[in-house]
Amino acid sequence: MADPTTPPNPDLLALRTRIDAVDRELLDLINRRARLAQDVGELKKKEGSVAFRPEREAQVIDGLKAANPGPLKSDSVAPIWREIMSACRALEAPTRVAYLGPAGTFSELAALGFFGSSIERVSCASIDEVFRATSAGAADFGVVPVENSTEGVVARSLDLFLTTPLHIVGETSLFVLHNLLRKDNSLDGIEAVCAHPQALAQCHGWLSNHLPNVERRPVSSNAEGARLAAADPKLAAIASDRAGTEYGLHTLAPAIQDDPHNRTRFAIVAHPQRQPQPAASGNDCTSLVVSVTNRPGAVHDMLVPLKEHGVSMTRFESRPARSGQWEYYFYIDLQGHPEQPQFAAALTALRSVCAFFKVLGTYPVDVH
Ligand SMILES: O=C(O)C(=O)C[C@]1(C(=O)O)C=C[C@@H](O)C=C1
Repeated sequence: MADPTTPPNPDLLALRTRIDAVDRELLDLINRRARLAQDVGELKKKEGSVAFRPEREAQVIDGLKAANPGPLKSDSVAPIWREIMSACRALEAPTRVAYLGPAGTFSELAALGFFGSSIERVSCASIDEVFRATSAGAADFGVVPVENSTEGVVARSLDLFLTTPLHIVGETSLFVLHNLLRKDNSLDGIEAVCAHPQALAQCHGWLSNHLPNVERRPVSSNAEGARLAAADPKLAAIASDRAGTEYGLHTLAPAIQDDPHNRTRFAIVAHPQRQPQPAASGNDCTSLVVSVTNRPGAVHDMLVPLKEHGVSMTRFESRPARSGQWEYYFYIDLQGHPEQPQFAAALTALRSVCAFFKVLGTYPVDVH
């Protein structure tokens, strides 16, 4: 390590002086951008339209990634401009975002990743409350987990898509790293490991190998588990780095999830009367729930219109309809936007062969 008493290298000082000058230029440019966003905000107020335009934000990021000459890494472009657009959007209108709290949950990280940090956070105690807060207008948007690459669907979110008026206006996904956290820096004497049931399931292998006789206690969120572990040294939690820092816990074992590529996908929901369906961005996804009558060939018939109109399906998930008749709801993601004539024709044809048909939303595909 360099001796801190050595005078700084003059070359380093010169480079830093140049970085300072560039930062001043950047600040001027970002403020110029912010003033333009304010003008856009005024225009939108006059025409009574909404501030948040997910399709425009996706296009801005896609365009900049394509134009990036480097050496800035392409992966760095999206997070930087998400923050810039978040700050600009905040000058147009506040963005209130509900998610499964408390502070430090992956849902909060997903909300910050998607909307940037210039938002008002509405922390909720359950997925149901996220839907309720967003339906009632206490939040403009809700962020809810929909599927995990290890554990599959988040059933509660899928069920609530069916029964609430909210629609999907965006998606985002996160790598989910689970750590074993505790107040004491030791694995000895742990009475229970507290975490959300999904996290307990995602760490099943590690827990069976290292803490085979310890109770696995399901709680409402991983951050709630971390909060409990901070209050009781006999408890451990499974949660994010962020939750560990938030609650002052030691990381006894990092990344204990069974799948090193564990990812969770989140949907961004909003009330259609307050946030309309995003316009086409050029790379869009449309999510549907449908059911067909229980007869031979019914699922095949459902897929025919998609093939005929050249529409790709990226997800096909079934959930029991709870009718007691072995009937199912199918959750389908299609590539495309109803503004595209071929896509609209496929939707019309699909609707005609379904007993139940609901468009959950159309939104730009997640850009990283
Ligand atoms: O283009 C717009 O409609 C804007 O409001 C500007 C802007 C931006 O900062 O680029 C901000 C918010 C919107 O969600 C999209 C883009």
